[in-house]
Amino acid sequence: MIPVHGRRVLFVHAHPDDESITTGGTIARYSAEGAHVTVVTCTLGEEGEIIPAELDQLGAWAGDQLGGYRIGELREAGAALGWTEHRFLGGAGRWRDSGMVGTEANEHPRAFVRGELEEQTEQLLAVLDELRPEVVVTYDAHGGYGHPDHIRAHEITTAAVRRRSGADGVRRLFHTVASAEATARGLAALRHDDAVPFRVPADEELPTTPDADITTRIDISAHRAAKFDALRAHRTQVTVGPDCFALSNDIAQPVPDTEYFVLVHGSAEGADTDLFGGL
Ligand SMILES: CC(=O)N[C@H]1[C@@H](O[C@@H]2[C@H](O)[C@H](O)[C@@H](O)[C@H](O)[C@H]2O)O[C@H](CO)[C@@H](O)[C@@H]1O
Ligand SMILES: [Zn+2]
Repeated sequence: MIPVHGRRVLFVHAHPDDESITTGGTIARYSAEGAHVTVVTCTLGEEGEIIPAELDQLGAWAGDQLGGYRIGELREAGAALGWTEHRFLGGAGRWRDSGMVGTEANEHPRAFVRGELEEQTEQLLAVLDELRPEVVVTYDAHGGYGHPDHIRAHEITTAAVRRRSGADGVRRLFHTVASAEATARGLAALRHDDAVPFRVPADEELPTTPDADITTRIDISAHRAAKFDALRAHRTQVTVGPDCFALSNDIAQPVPDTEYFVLVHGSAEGADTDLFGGL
């Protein structure tokens, strides 16, 4: 493997668990190849549901300790994926998980979605100026599946990259997406696996991107084990099954050998199978 020392990439995610779910294999791959990999997490995930019954009282409805607990899960996932640096946007606890759209948590005074866009963008710019990534990754404008914190993460990342793009700044911005074809293939295989302990959804239940719109396919086959270890670390949010996982909604999601991205800023030359290709 050609070392990619000196290559710097930054992933911007909303909650502890997103980094592993959507980009865990890519984080593990570039970390193993010697790139400088940073993950920014915007909230502590305080409003999450809790899968293990014995941890239920950590929830926002009871002890409200889930945010602190998920810091530990994130640290364990980082050890599994091998990233170089982690930052919480504005410092740990500055922005609170806003909860699903339309919930009371949206109105919490520290909710991420209630924060000033400019303040949050400047907090991300401070990380960009410190670590100077060539490549940045976040969600699409819908936040992948519409969670308000994911949409806000997209907004601040887009604004920050717009102010720091150029030859010695951020050279590429990608959106992490799910391939419609790979998701359909994965779900078809799960429907034939009696060992899957989750409900296997219809293809259209999972948010995906048409494969014609996907620009970049990162082979993570050598890093699936690390990705599954990271998913297991997020034990309050994720249950791992054979070749799949489920969130607290118990809906099976496949884990393809590839992670998928759409290039939205920067040169496309060489970016088909490598975030840094051609740079
Ligand atoms: C992957 C992700 O973004 N998870 C978020 C999400 O959690 C989901 C939410 O609780 C939903 O109600 C459940 O049905 C689903 O199973 C959960 O994954 O939203 C949480 C609250 O904002 C957030 O903490 C979690 O990280
Ligand atoms: Zn999330």
